[in-house]
Amino acid sequence: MTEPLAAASRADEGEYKAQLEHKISRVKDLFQGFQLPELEIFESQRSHYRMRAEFRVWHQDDETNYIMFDTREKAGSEAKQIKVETFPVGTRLLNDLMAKLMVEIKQKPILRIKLYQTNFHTTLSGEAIITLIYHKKLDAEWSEAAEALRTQLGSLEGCSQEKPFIVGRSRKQKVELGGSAVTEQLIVDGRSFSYQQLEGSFSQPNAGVCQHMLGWARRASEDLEGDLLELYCGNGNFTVALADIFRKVLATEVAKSGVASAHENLKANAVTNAFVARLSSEEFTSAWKKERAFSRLQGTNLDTYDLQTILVDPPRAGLDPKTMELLSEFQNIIYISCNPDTLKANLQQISDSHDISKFALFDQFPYTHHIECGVLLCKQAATAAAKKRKLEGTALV
Ligand SMILES: C[S@@+](CC[C@H](N)C(=O)[O-])C[C@H]1O[C@@H](n2cnc3c(N)ncnc32)[C@H](O)[C@@H]1O
Repeated sequence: MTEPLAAASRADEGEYKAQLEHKISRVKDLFQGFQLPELEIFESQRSHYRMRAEFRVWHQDDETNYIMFDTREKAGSEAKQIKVETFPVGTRLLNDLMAKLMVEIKQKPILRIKLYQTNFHTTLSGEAIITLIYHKKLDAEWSEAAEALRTQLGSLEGCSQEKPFIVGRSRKQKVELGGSAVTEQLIVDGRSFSYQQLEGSFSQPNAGVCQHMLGWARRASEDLEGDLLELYCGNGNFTVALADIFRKVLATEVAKSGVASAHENLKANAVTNAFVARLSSEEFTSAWKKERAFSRLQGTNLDTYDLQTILVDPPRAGLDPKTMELLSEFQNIIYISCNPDTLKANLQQISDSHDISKFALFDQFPYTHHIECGVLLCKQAATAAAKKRKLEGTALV
């Protein structure tokens, strides 16, 4: 997702509580028409929480700097350029790599000239990929200099690789030095899950908060019966962490790279009860309704699933009408959302048939207006029965 990173780049730690309170009020106001259970709040680290960042590189006379654009400027006026020397919201490793990379590129014209953008991707496990994007063809001399750069960067404290990976990109060209995938280790309720993350592919930007999201989703799922359908599964982030709670999991994702990583991640975590297919949510709905057969579902049989729970984690636009229709058929819905406005619009449609049992706010994007939420909804007859069972249990005591 895009976010006004420049607005968040300062990590004003004294402001953390106030900005979180503001988000809590916004969520309470926005969803006041719903019967909300107690809001669960998951805070972020105050600084050094962001695993990834992209900076444009600005060259003027003999000067070279990282820059970002302040997108808070009024519509119609040009976004203001901000020179970036440190990036307190980024991990310490990301900051160390930024600083050392700038020293090296200033000294080496072959690395500096026509360098247009640098992307940093780090992990809690101490791995890193740096992407250098150029407006020139990358030749053998560039590869040699970039390989030497890897050696320089490998000596940094906090880097668990012998040398970080470098990917050079130019028009129709990609040069991989070391590799283009890192392995993240997330700890969720004391268990460690391993995830391949590919350069340029989606991964949750705040790994600390992602651990909270996975833990919350596990707790939301623990009393649910049957099998899980997951749409928008990305690299299998939730698939891997939830698989042992359900009998079987069927997950889909539209991006080829996400599906490839999800397959790797099932293997790496010894998950044997999940099947991941490359289908958009719209395609899955057609397959489910038997309107269309997909060869990409070969290897599994939809009739063998007892799908009672659906987990969705869509992009900011929320869910399309066909997926909304599909959602309403499920007993339980776990909705992970990075846009409370589309979440509200989608919840309004299903609140006639489903009740909200759990609602969480994850502060994945501190110091920005972006809010990540998690909601568990259960079919009304089911929540009424659960309440009745609870009351009967209480009466018996
Ligand atoms: C917010 S990300 C979540 C990914 C994953 N659940 C995670 O936690 O990392 C949304 C994902 O939806 C995928 N996506 C976007 N449009 C889609 C569609 N129409 N059908 C299925 N997946 C889609 C994107 O490729 C992306 O991986």
